[in-house]
Order: sequence, then C-alpha cells, then structure tokens
Amino acid sequence: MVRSVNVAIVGAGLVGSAFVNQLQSLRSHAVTYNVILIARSTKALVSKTYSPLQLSTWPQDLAATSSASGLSPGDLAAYLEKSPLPVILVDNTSSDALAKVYPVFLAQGISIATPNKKAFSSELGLWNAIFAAAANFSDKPDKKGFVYHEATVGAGLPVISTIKDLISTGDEVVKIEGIVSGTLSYIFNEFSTLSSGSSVVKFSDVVNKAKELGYTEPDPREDLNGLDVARKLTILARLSGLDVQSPSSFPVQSLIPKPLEEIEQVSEFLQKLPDYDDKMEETRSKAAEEGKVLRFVGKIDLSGESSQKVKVGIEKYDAAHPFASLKGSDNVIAFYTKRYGQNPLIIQGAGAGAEVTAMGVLGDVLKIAERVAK
Ligand SMILES: NC(=O)C1=CN([C@@H]2O[C@H](COP(=O)(O)OP(=O)(O)OC[C@H]3O[C@@H](n4cnc5c(N)ncnc54)[C@H](OP(=O)(O)O)[C@@H]3O)[C@@H](O)[C@H]2O)C=CC1
Ligand SMILES: N[C@@H](CC=O)C(=O)O
Ligand code: NA
Repeated sequence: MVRSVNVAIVGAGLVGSAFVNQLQSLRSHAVTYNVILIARSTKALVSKTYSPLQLSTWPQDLAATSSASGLSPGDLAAYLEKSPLPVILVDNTSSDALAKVYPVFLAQGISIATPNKKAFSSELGLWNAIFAAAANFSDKPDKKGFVYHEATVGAGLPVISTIKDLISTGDEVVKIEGIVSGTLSYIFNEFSTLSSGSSVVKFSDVVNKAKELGYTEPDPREDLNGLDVARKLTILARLSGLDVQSPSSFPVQSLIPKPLEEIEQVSEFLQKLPDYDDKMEETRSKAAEEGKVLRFVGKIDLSGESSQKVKVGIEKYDAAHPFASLKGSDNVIAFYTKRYGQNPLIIQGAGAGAEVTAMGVLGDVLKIAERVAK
C-alpha cells in the first residue's frame, strides 16, 4: 500500500527551489509526498484544504499570491497542526525566528528537515529544548515530530549521520579537524595557491564569485566573519558531547576588515571590500614564501592536549598536507576517535551549492517519511 505524508516548504531560494525540483523527480513511489505549502519571506502559497499543490507552476503561482506578508511561525504552526496527514516542515531559510519555535512544532507532532544551522548552533538551551521535544530522542515518541539536520554541516555530505552513528555505537571523539565552509574553501583554494608571486586572483573578486556560485550564506558576511564555521563547529562539538554554550563562546577569526564591520548594506560592504585586498595579499604571499597555503579551518580537541577545545581561523599548510590540495567548494572533515586511532575517518566532497544541499535535505525527508507516513 502506498503511504502518504504532507510536506510544507518554507524558504524557496537557491536550496528551496532545488529541493522542490528534486522532490518532483523522486523515483521512489513507496510514499506519496503532498506539498501543501511553499513560502518565501513575503509570500505564501497555501493549500487551505490540505490537498496537494500543483508543483509544475509553483514559481508563478507563488509570485501571483495576493499576500503581502509571509506566514508568522504561529500561523504556520496553527495551519500544520490541523493537517489530516503526518506533516514534515522543510525549513530552507536561515531564519532565527523560525528556528526558535522548532520545539513547539516538534511537540505538536510536526517533523522537521532543515539545512538551517540557527536552531542547532544558537544558545544551548534551544538545542536542549529541541531534542527534548523530538520523537527521535524520546522514549515516549507518541505525537512528537522527528528532527533531521544533515545539511547543517557539509551540505549533502554524510557528516551528521556519521558522527551520530559513531557516538551511538559507543565510539568517542578525540579530535575533529576540518574545512567546513564551502565558501571559504572555494575562496582560499582559488586565492592561496603555492605560487610565490602575487596571487592570480584578488581576494574580493573570489568573494563575489563564491556568492555568484550560491555557496555563501544569504548574507556573505556570515561566512567571512567565521560565524558560519563557528556554527558548524558548535553542532559537531555538541554532538561529540561538549556543552558549547554558543558559537561565540570560543575563539573565531573574522576576515571582515575592521573599518567595514559597521556597514549595514551587503552591497556597500562588497563595494568597499577591494580596498582591503592588499592586506589579504600580504598574508597570502608571506605564507607562499614559506612554501605554505592558507586554509580556514575548524578544530575540536577533546584529548586534553590543548587548552582551547574549539577554535576557528586561518591556518598555514604545506603542499603535502591533504588540506592544501582541496578543489572548488570541497569540505574535508577528519574524525579522530578512540576506535579509528591515529588514522582518522575522513569525509570529503562539495560542501556547498544548492543541488548538494537540497540532496541532504531531501534524504532527511525520506528518512522521516519512512517513520511517519500513513
Ligand atoms: N547555499 C548553500 O550552499 C547551503 C545553504 N545552507 C543553508 O540553507 C538555507 C538556505 O540557503 P539558500 O537557499 O542559499 O538561501 P537563499 O537566500 O537563496 O534562500 C532563503 C529563502 O528563505 C526565505 N526566507 C527567509 N526568511 C524567511 C521567513 N521568515 N519565512 C519564510 N521564508 C523566509 C527567503 O525568502 P525571499 O525569497 O522572500 O527572500 C528565501 O526564499 C540557509 O539556512 C543556509 O545556511 C546549508 C548548506 C549549504
Ligand atoms: N555558506 C555555507 C553554506 C553551507 O552551509 C558555506 O559556504 O559552507
Ligand atoms: Na551534511
């Protein structure tokens, strides 16, 4: 018998649009996925009767909706709670406001699949509330929703599922080292090569290119100030058993030039960034003179050897190091654990981009549907 589930998609930008396309092309017919809502920040296409929306024309239909404002999290919860079928909320935004009400959705039996890091990397209290309210972490799962967030670290790469499997089967994390920003990976892979002359590209040009390619956060300053990496490290550290209070509770290096910190508009920031290319070029060429390249790295050290358990910033690597030969927007994450010893379990591949991120989100939706569809 074919089972069904309702799907509500909030956020229809790069990842959201790729998600809808991938959902439409699904080959599995074991479950029917009825999309009942697609929303952007200012518009919402909602099926009032909970019957499936016509997906072939969703961009035009969404644009044509008369609503001048989006749905508030409260309105969304009230609508989804009345769904006659189990419902999965796909949060493809980077909204803090939506993330804060995840515990409410979960307690109402609404499941969540998301690439939005905000819920899992803000204050520790929110993290605890989410997992207390979620069915997959409860011994009383009745009426609670499931929560999956694979694409919050390494986009579609199996990072979250791997660390969860390591821990739940009794392994212990000793260290994690990695390049977990697709944007900063791309920027430094292009900008800092082993040539000792001046770089073939300007730092500000590669920043713009990373934005064009869809790797950056909606506001690329969240990548450049190290916060996106700090959020991912917070998630990995918490899953490793460390109670990190927030992404600002450990040292994080920012690449935003001090005089540009107070600028409000992204456009003005990007326009002024070229004025600071010389400073980055100086750092790059000094490293190149030592035969090294720059990479933006996150480290978690639970071995007790380092006084600083979590840190994020630029490091220098020589040519032989695996981080020096990364390409494109690749992420690389090395898990040193009790079982794996000195030879870490390594995951590598594209860590940003709409298609690979949507794949991670859709994979989570399929896992939730297997558990809740009726
Ligand atoms: N791009 C990537 O490579 C990766 C992205 N992610 C994460 O995926 C998420 C989406 O990223 P991306 O698609 O690139 O970003 P976009 O800016 O392209 O899309 C964001 C979408 O969210 C909508 N939105 C924002 N706030 C709200 C709200 N309160 N209610 C309803 N809709 C809202 C925006 O509406 P509007 O269209 O009206 O602006 C837009 O449609 C982010 O959390 C990001 O961190 C994770 C891994 C990789
Ligand atoms: N801006 C992020 C997107 C994925 O999380 C990145 O560059 O990695
Ligand atoms: Na992932």
